[in-house]
This record gives sequence, C-alpha cells and structure tokens, in this order.
Amino acid sequence: MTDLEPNTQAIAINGLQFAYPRTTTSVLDMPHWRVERGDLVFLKGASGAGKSTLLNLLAGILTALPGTLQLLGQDLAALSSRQRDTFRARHIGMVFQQFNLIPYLSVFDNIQLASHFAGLARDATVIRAQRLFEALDLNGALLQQHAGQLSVGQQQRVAIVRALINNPEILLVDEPTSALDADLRDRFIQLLLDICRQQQSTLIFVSHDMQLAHHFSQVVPLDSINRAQHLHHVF
Ligand SMILES: Nc1ncnc2c1ncn2[C@@H]1O[C@H](COP(=O)(O)OP(=O)(O)OP(=O)(O)O)[C@@H](O)[C@H]1O
Repeated sequence: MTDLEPNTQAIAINGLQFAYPRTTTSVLDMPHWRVERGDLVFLKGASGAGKSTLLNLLAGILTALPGTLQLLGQDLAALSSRQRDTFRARHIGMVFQQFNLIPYLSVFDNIQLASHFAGLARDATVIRAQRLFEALDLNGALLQQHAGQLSVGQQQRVAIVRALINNPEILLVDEPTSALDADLRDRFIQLLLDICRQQQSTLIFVSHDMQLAHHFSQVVPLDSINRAQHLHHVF
C-alpha cells in the first residue's frame, strides 16, 4: 500500500457498477460522485435503493467492477483483501444498523479491539475513549460494563466511540437512530456532527428519515448519483 496523497478527495467514484452475485440487475450504476474531505453528507434513499450496498462498497467489504472507487486517493480495488482490512482499520470508521458490539466483552474491550487493529496503544485508547465518552454524554463508568447490558441508545453511542477511536478520516453511519425517540435522535446527531467537525472527519450518514436531513449541510438523494435506480423507476 502506498502512502496517501494529502490533497485528494475523500471519495471519488467513476463509472462504478455493482450487482450481487447470481443476480442480473445492477443495484448501483454510478457514473460520477465526489465527496470533499470534511463534508458532512446526508445520503437518503428509499428502502432497497442500495444505501447499505454503497456503504459496504465504501468500506471495502464489497468490491465492484467495472469502475473505480477511490477513498483518500487510494483505489480500493488495487489493494489485496488484507491491505483493504488494514486501510479500513486506519482510515474508516463504521457504524452499521446492528452496532455489532460483542455482548460478553466490556465496553472498553469492544473499543480496544478497533484501536488494536489500527495499532493505537492502550494508554492512548483510554484517553481518547474518555474524551469521546464526554463528547457523547456517556458516563465513563459504562466502560467496565458488558456491552450486552447497555440500552439501545447507549449501544449506539458506544458504537460511535468505537468507530471514532482511531480518528478516521471517513465515518460511515448506516441509519442508527431508528430505535431512539425524536429528542434523543436530534441530540445524538448534533453531538455526532460536532465531533466530526472537530476531528475534520468526512461523514456519510445514510437514512430514509428526512426529518434528520436539516442537521446536514449536504443532502444527497441516492437517485441523483445512481442511474440504476432511475432505470428501476422508469420500467
Ligand atoms: N446479499 C444480497 N444478495 C442479493 N441481493 C441483495 C443482497 N443484499 C441486498 N440485496 C438487494 O440489493 C438492493 C439494495 O439493498 P440495500 O440493502 O443496499 O438497500 P437499502 O437502501 O440499504 O435499504 P434499507 O433502507 O431497507 O436498509 C435490494 O433490492 C436488495 O434486495
């Protein structure tokens, strides 16, 4: 893996197409999409439009052909799967719908798993975790509890801490707020956006809930960057 160029876009997609194995229709057909570093993007689309698929491509969990997908100037397809894992650990934070915390490990151990893969020392992890806990209104005592004992709202914020522990340039969030009531949801989004601004992280926040869109400076309908959906609507 070569060193990253500093002045590249966060995301640059050209001519990207993706269909799931053993299917004939493309879920994504994206001629061109650019996201600048530090952009805070609300990506909206109906259920089944391909939002999670796009996040999985951006995270390097799925790979697409033809086309190119560059993150921070790095073409993901040019990396081996092990190099993609390393790239993801160092540069990308992810919060998926199920949070994916390991229930029988403590909250701190869940967070440390992520920092370990990126080579962050334990002491630095403790300090960063405490800062992020404060920023997200989380009680530090939770660090020693089993992740399985947390409320849904707490799990969501811990998943965010885990995603941010390595100070990733890009944070991918898949609609984590549906389980929360409206006040908590708004507060959560505001805290999340504050942290991203402070860390100068690029945020791709995926949802079909338009009530959240006003928090973001950029709202991108998936239909506007994905031709596959246009075809879908026409026929
Ligand atoms: N593993 C898979 N194999 C085949 N088709 C799939 C697979 N996963 C998703 N799809 C299909 O790809 C399309 C896009 O799915 P995706 O999960 O990306 O949509 P989404 O916009 O995230 O939906 P939602 O808002 O409901 O989570 C859907 O038609 C879905 O049925």
